Amino acid sequence: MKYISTRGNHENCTASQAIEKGICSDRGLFVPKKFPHVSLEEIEKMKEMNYKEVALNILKRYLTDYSEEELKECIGVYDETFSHPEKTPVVKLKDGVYVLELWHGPTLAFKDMALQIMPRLFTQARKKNNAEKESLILVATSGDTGKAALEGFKDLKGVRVVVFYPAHGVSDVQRLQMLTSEGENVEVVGVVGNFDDCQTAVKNIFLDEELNLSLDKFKLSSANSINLGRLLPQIIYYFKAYLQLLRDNEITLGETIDFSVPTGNFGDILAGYYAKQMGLPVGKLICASNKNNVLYDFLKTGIYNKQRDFFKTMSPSMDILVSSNLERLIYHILEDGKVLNRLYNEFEETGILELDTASLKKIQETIAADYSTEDECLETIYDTFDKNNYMIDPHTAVAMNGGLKNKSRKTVVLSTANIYKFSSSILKAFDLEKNNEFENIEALEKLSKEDVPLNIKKLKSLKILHTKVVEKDKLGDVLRSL
Ligand SMILES: N[C@@H](CCOP(=O)(O)O)C(=O)O
Repeated sequence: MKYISTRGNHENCTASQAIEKGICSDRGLFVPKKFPHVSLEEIEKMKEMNYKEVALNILKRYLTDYSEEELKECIGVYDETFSHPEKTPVVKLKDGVYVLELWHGPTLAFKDMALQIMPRLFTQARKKNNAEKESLILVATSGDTGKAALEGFKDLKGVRVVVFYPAHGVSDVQRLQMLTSEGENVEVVGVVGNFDDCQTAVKNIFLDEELNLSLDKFKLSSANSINLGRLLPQIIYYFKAYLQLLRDNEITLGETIDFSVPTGNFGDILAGYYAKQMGLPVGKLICASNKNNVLYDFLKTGIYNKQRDFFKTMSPSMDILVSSNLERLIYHILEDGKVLNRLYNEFEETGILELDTASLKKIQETIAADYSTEDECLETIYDTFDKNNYMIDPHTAVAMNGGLKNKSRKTVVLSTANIYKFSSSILKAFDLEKNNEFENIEALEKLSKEDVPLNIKKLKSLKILHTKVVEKDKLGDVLRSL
């Protein structure tokens, strides 16, 4: 399997080269030249497989320059650091809705599903490509990716990680998780700005020749979902969810189901699109946004306009106006790097991207759009608990609301974060908010009867290790000082 750039001006790469590089030198993103196919007969045979077996089955189709032994060694992480035996259990709620819990990893967000295995894939990639320089992994986060990357890459030889987060744009627990991160090779830096400022600055660093010269002892890479090593492992849980429903006789082989995905940087939903392209019987993918509804507007009109107000919401991980992986989706629809290059050059100049009607229609055949206001988000948290005695976090609530509003068949709602990352927002839905986050956590435990994970309890006594905060045009200086 070879990987090419969405912008059409980059040599073919192997999977390991693409993972080590993170982003293409022509500013594009790596995409597979074609999608591997999984037949219904194969899906039937996979029914009884555990998570690791499904992971191997899917990943070996993409990571063709990794041996089966190497892949197994990487996949082993799912037994080592995930707290649930199923890894991604599916919980049945009322009215034909299922919740896919993706937060049983060490940092309690779906990002662990990829960021636990990716460091192993990355280390193998460095070996395969005889990497001499240390890798410097830059991460922009709106809350969850940061901690997951810090945890995954902690003390990994040959790798340094710098995480940039919006200093005033993440939840209290997300901030504490990052600022207390240990590891000789990690650094966390607050940015006076929003997630888009962090992400744009990071992308610009890759292209800054002067800065790259002064960082000559490093090879830059990324742990955001622009890196293939993030995207591909996320395909696994779409298959696993389908297989679990099949195994539990909730669906029959070949029956199409929908997935509702809380969406920010478009990586998670794109993994669902890849699963569908591979042959998984997916009907619609519901792209569920919060009040930052730039994707909703795009999916309805074909016009992506980032020139708009940026809202801080109770689902901060989705507070994003430039959704990086949309570029990959548009590439797969257009199948023409030159046209995509033109569209994205215009977008970078004007902040507006306009897609032709035929291409938009093609996207709409697979992807439906929805968004939730803050009030709808609170109502959904309340109603879901009231009806099912099941508590969800605000990101999952956005997907739940989108899933319910657009429901035409059995629907799996992706649950992307543990409730205790967002206790205060959840308690707002019940009018039970307390004075500080640790009191909120206690109150939420009483209400939900869900145990507080140890990694959350521990936060109270951990030392703050990272205090740096910089202006959004000063990220380069942080790196020069490394
Ligand atoms: N929602 C993310 C933002 C970055 O997205 P990614 O999937 O590209 O890493 C976060 O929580 O940081």
